[in-house]
Amino acid sequence: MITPCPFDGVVFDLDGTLIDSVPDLALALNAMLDEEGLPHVRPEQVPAFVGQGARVLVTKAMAAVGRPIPEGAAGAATLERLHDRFVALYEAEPVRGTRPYDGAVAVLDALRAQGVTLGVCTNKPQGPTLGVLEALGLSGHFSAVVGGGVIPERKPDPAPLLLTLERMGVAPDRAVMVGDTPYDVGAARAAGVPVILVDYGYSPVPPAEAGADVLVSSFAEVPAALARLAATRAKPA
Ligand SMILES: O=C(O)COP(=O)(O)O
Ligand SMILES: [Mg+2]
Repeated sequence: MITPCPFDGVVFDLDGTLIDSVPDLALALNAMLDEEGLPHVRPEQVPAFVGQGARVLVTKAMAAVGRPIPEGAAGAATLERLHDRFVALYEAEPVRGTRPYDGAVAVLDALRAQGVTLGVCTNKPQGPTLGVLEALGLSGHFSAVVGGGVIPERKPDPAPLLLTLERMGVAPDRAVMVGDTPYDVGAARAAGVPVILVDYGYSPVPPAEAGADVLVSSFAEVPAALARLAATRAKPA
């Protein structure tokens, strides 16, 4: 039995929060770099590339191997070509090493059993997002999945989070966001949604300094964090 959830809906970030996707992101990046005749990135470099979507991921990887993509029109076509190739390679084999973090599936099961509506809001492109969730047997847990490219905006813009909530049928003031980076915190703040951050993900800043309402060290702590958040918010100012 887990702590009852006092919210109607919970929206999860994907990479670095629900799943450790770096092994497959690194494989696909390196397959793309092979095609370009370029050296590989090391898997331990990849977390710093993740969180702002596939174009930023590819841009940072190219810079890391000493081939920065030029800014502006000169680099735009190269970026689109490399992005499309990376996404195709990733989508073809997205779960060779990718796994949900410890405790994640049990918590999703328990929240659903309580009648809480769950969603995913990620900057990962929608195609591989749906593929990863399906391959890991997680698709059925979520009432809405909004990935990169569904709308032009991406986190930290609030628009994809608000769209996720709209598709879940949950009002922002009845929801919580769970993420791993300042991009998740930014989206949640701008949408008026409280935010829990996990400290084991891919944040480019120390998670404790990312401005979350509650910080947790494992997915199993999320139910207690939801209860703590509700208690704090219920207190009169
Ligand atoms: O940057 C990405 O591709 C995905 O990142 P997110 O799931 O943490 O939003
Ligand atoms: Mg993330």
